[in-house]
Amino acid sequence: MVGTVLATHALTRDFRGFRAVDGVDLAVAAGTVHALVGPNGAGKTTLFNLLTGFLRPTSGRIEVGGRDITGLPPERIAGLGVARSFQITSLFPMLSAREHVELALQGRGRLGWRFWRSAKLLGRFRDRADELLAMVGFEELAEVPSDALPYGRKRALELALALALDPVVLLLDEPTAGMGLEDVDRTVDLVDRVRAGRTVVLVEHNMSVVGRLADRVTVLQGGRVLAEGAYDEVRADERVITAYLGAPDAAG
Ligand SMILES: Nc1ncnc2c1ncn2[C@@H]1O[C@H](COP(=O)(O)OP(=O)(O)OP(=O)(O)O)[C@@H](O)[C@H]1O
Repeated sequence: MVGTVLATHALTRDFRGFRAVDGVDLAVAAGTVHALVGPNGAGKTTLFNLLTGFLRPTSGRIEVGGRDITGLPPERIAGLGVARSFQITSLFPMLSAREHVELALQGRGRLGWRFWRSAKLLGRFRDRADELLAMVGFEELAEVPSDALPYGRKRALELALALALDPVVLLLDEPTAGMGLEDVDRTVDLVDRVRAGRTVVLVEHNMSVVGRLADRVTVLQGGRVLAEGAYDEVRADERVITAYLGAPDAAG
């Protein structure tokens, strides 16, 4: 049986009396792609922010590899091998894709970010940076300033930056949001490639992407787990259909 790498127990988060995440029990099995889906406002982003330490839970617990990480700050949680993809807004417009990855590799080392201008030091990370860039299909684009990259490629660069941390658990927040069909297909292939040897937790609205990637799907509604199972199971679940489309009576 596969072990659980990431788990939550009765995880709850209130915003001034409003319960955005309500007693969520989640068990993510090692080596799987686990999707979190649900209608707008279901609590997916809040749950993500709890898992990465960007928000503190009101109550409940979070465990990584059996260790209680509840209340740890984001950098400690990242240090334990849980990384989320960066947001485009955090890219430096004038730096190339390669420089971004070199910085990310350096940032996880003991030197910290202080020496980031030292070309010699960054050169130490060149080979690994090029490996990571090749993984996300950036061979031709390594020197291009991030500002000049098309949207889909910026998202791929974010993924390379998360991979630079060599995470055990990779959290992807709507990796295909705003993409055209071609970039969606590329992203699905990419996630399929980078999942090797790790666990992926994915928030995704595009159900075809979920169907192609996810081993297991947790459906949230109103901050609670509404259903969980394989994609085909949850897709056929009456409660899930109702949550997405409204009550059958209302539709017909
Ligand atoms: N900082 C906050 N303060 C107050 N309410 C919040 C805050 N963050 C989220 N909420 C509320 O919590 C609920 C869950 O929001 P959340 O963003 O987690 O949902 P979601 O499933 O990610 O939605 P979407 O698919 O639209 O991104 C929503 O009703 C939202 O308005």
